[in-house]
Amino acid sequence: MKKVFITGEIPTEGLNLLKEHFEVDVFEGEKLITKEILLQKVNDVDAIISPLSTNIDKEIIDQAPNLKIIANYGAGFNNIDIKYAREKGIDVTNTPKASTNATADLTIGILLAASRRIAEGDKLCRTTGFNGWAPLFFRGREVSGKTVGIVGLGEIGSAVARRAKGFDMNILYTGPNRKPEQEASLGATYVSLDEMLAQADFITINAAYSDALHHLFDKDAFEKMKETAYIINASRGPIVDENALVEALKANTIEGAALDVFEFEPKITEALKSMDNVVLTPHIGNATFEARDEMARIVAHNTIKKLQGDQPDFVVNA
Ligand SMILES: NC(=O)c1ccc[n+]([C@@H]2O[C@H](COP(=O)([O-])OP(=O)(O)OC[C@H]3O[C@@H](n4cnc5c(N)ncnc54)[C@H](O)[C@@H]3O)[C@@H](O)[C@H]2O)c1
Repeated sequence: MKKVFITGEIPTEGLNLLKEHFEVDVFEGEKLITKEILLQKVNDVDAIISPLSTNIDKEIIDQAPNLKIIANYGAGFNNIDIKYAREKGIDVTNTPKASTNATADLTIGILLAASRRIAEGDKLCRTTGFNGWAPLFFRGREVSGKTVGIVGLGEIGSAVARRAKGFDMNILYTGPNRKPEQEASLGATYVSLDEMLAQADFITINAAYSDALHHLFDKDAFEKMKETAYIINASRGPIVDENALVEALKANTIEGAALDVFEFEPKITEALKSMDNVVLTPHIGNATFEARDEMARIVAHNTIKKLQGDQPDFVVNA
């Protein structure tokens, strides 16, 4: 019987499907799997199912001579050495689209939580206390009529744009290619990053990570943003230089930030935790029952297809 190793628990929707066909071993530790354990677990497996928090590098791939598929439980797959997997004839798949609505909702949610000071207000109610309504009390920024800049108008970026349109926002986007269809359907305008930095009231990062994006938002970028602007990141942490962000927030170079992902994840830069103009969520962009169940079904179907000799869907290293 073929063997599947899952590097952390996944919803039963996918797990039960896999168990019908294969011998399935699931890592059920309280913390994330370590490289040491992973190396011990993969030497005779035909498939690995792993989320973005598991790094699958050359060493892991070399340790698994029977490996035929790495089914990544997530849309982003920068945790896997996909080129080396291809050299070894291993398909790497992802779970696109399943995360789109959930992550776009969260992006808009944390944008509003920061601009309308929702998280800060919640904290105040539970701690120092609410002393009564007053004209100057707790003013934030409205989004209607403002300009949102989207870095990476892919599946999630486009869903963010659709939501932003519902809030009557003007939509700018930047990325490696112009997207004429989205421009027409969303009324989005393509701009350079510098133009976006100068014009946007809210910048949301929704791009797929590559090394080219490392520290795209650094001291220089923050200095080019409006003093009243907000930065939102629900993509991958290292796109934002967190030390530069802390300095920019302290110096009022920008007004606020909302982060669902972190440069040194799962570690969060300490200074960010004490800032009231920062909203922090623990990488929960697609943490809905709907999205996580769909992602489990996709990884299960792809693993079944591959191990039964069929072509899996969503191969990212074809
Ligand atoms: N916070 C979360 O929980 C969560 C959940 C799902 C996905 N994500 C992240 O969101 C990313 C996007 O997901 P998606 O489904 O929209 O993927 P997608 O492939 O549909 O879109 C990615 C977009 O990034 C753009 N891009 C690539 N390089 C760029 C660059 N240098 N500058 C600007 N844009 C660039 C591409 O043009 C593309 O439009 C994923 O790769 C993942 O890292 C996060």
